[in-house]
Amino acid sequence: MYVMDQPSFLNAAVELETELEPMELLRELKKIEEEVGREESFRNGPRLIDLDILLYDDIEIDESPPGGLPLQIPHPRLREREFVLRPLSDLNPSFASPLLSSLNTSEAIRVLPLPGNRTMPMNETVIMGILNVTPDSFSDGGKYNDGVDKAVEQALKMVGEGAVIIDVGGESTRPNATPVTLDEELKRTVEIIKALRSSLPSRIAISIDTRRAETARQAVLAGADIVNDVSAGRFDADMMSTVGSLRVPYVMMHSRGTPETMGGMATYGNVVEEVCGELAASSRVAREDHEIYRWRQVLDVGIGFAKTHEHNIALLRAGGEELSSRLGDVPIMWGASRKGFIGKILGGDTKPWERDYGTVGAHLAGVGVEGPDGQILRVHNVKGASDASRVFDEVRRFHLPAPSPLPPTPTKKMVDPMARKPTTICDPYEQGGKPLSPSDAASLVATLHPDWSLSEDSTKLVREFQAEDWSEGLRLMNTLANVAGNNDHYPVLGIERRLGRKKWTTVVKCELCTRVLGGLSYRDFELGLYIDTEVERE
Ligand SMILES: C[C@H](O)[C@H](O)[C@H]1CNC2=NC(N)=NC(=O)C2=N1
Repeated sequence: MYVMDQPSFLNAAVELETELEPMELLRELKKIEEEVGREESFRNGPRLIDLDILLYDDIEIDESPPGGLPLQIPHPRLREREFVLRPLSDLNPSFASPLLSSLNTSEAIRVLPLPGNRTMPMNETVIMGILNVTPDSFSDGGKYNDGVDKAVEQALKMVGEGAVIIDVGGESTRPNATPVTLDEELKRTVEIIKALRSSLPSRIAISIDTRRAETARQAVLAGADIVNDVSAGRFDADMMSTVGSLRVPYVMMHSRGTPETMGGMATYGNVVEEVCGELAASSRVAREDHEIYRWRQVLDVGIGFAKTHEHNIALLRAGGEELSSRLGDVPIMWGASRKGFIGKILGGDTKPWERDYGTVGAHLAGVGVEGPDGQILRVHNVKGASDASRVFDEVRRFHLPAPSPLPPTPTKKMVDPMARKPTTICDPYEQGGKPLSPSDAASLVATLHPDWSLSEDSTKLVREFQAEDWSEGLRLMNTLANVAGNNDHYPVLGIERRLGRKKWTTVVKCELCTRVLGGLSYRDFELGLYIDTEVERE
């Protein structure tokens, strides 16, 4: 509801670049309103000034922090307000078409915002390559600890194989690993991160796998973009506030106790429900108390952490689809790489590095054919994960058109377009059993909608119609079929999906011909005209 009885006002839209996060931007806007002299009034009432955030990159936000300002981006009433759409499309016409048509639809792609105004596309499975810089890493025996150069070389190899995140870890969290001091962890990671940042392309994100706030802080200052914390903030009380103020994405992994005690804590009634409940609670604390907003969170169920063999399997079986619906659509990470439960399934005494094919199986089962895009796989073997997920994604993207019930056949007779009725009344035999000559056909086609054309040999009259989607195409085809039926003259109708430059379109094709003549008659042009009239009317 809008107040009509108020003085005229001006509307404008501006596009700006800012370092401010959406919530900060909103606070600044409210401050400006106050400075200009806006006073509290009723909802949508007359006001001196009103500053709203309409869009912010491709980001979608729906936050209402307790006691804070609620913020929804894109602006929820954008599409119903012509006075907003107009200035917005003056600014950039493409705002009003592709962007608006894609709000909340599959065309908008999710991104993970990274420092320095960079974003990571999350529209396909994302591969995070593990770069352990621990001498006791269980799977690579600390091979990459003997020098920054070797670490960079290994990271570059992983990038070449398809990794877009490199996860640097200086502390092993496997049970019974030798504890690492803060100094030692910093010494192992910070120099390497600096070297990685200067050697890797900016589209590649570096993450620091740590439970310590100080390591996270120094790593981010050295060039890390993401903090990956297997304790989800339980190990270091300062971790969440540190990550919140660093404004980097935060991977929160589910676990219980510590790596030493977690084995005895793997007791659940319903593991999926409880793990998601505990993760959702951490996610809420991060969001509400530490300004780690939803768009900077990634959640991980913690395969192998306070979980039995059956628990790991149950979580993978729940898959991305169920987990993300329980976790409020926050991106999901899977970390099953080379873990013990895979060895157990494969039997024998498989060494960790012999579990890579098994890892691929576990991860793809977790991602799930119907799971959301942008799930992250944390892996040792990048090539395997990357190739497999590219193929898997292609299969996931392939959506058969949803079966849609055919619309009921209209009972009404079609409207008679008297005003445009052709003067010749049609009976194919009036033409002496001969089709229309190419030149007659050419002059008649000019009387129809410009989308009609003649086949090369002038024996057919063809028009293609673009439909929004398959079900609209079916409706259109049904309309054409009804017009034809009512006129007792029958075209060849077809419907197909075509891949355009960016997306699939639906095309309905109508081909007219008088078969008894082996070519065109007036009857074809008459039906063409009826079709034009009916389509236009609809
Ligand atoms: C045993 C070793 O600590 C594991 O590889 C850890 C390390 N860091 C991790 N990080 C995340 N996000 N998920 C994991 O499953 C994970 N596993």
